[in-house]
Amino acid sequence: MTDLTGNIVLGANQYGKAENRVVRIYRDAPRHEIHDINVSSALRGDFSAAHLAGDQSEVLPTDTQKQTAYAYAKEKGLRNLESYGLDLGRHFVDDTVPVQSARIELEEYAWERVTVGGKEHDHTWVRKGQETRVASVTVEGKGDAQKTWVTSGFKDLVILKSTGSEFAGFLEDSYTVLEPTHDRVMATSLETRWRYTRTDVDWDATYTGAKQAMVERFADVQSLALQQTLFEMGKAVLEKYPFIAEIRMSAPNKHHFVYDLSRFGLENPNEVFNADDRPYGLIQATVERDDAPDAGPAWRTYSVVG
Ligand SMILES: O=c1[nH]c(=O)c2[nH]c(=O)[nH]c2[nH]1
Repeated sequence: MTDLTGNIVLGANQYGKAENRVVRIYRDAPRHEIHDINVSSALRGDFSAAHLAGDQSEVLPTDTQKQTAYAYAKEKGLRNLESYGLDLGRHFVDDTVPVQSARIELEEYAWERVTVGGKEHDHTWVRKGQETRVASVTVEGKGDAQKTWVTSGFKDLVILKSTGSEFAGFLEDSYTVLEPTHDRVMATSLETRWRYTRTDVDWDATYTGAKQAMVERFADVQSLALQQTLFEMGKAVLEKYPFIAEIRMSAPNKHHFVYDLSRFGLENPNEVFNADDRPYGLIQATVERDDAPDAGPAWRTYSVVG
């Protein structure tokens, strides 16, 4: 086999901004609508000068592609993936001279309205796709001395409300930049476990009822912080089930930042958000009865390394 001696040339190429997490809320009526999407753009054309000579004169920055994705969610609207994708794709090709082709890939995360008292809620949803139910059982001792502990709960219950959440009046120091707000999106992926004091329990009905109590409280509390909402959710479960001694909850604050569209002359009154995945606030709390029996090994996990 002889060595190849041909010229080295640029082959197929494209560039764009991947995975913009755009959340569009329609809130002009009391019943809000949500579209929560992941959108990527890739532009194709003759970008050889950029690759061969570092010449950016034909390059529409990926940052501009991202800004357009957020601005279009407001300017053109985001009612479904297809029409929004067409608006974006046509814009890049029609309005950007070097762009010969644009590829827009989109996915939408489905949200289902929470029901409270049998009625669909106006501004609270759970992400479609079931949470994972979890349980633990610990049995110790033999015969009459035998003792049993049961915990149940779930993880990955993603829940969001598009209003009815505030965060203000917090402690400030010289590093505080956060602005207080009286109207924000609040979202979390809840993990929880509660501890039973008995084993003659209707496990399925209690699971469903505890989850529903938490979801209803999340929807209906005018939240001053996720900490307050968590306490209220835990309290709702303990109020409903006297045979539950305590409930533990871990709730990442899935931040939805209002996107700054003022740079494009657009108003954004809590309608277009960037759903940021990290970092996130992690709020964790136990709600318990002051007469709860000792937890014994109920929380001692299977893993010895934590
Ligand atoms: O509900 C919240 N609790 C916090 O402790 C906190 N901290 C923060 O920056 N945002 C929020 N939100």
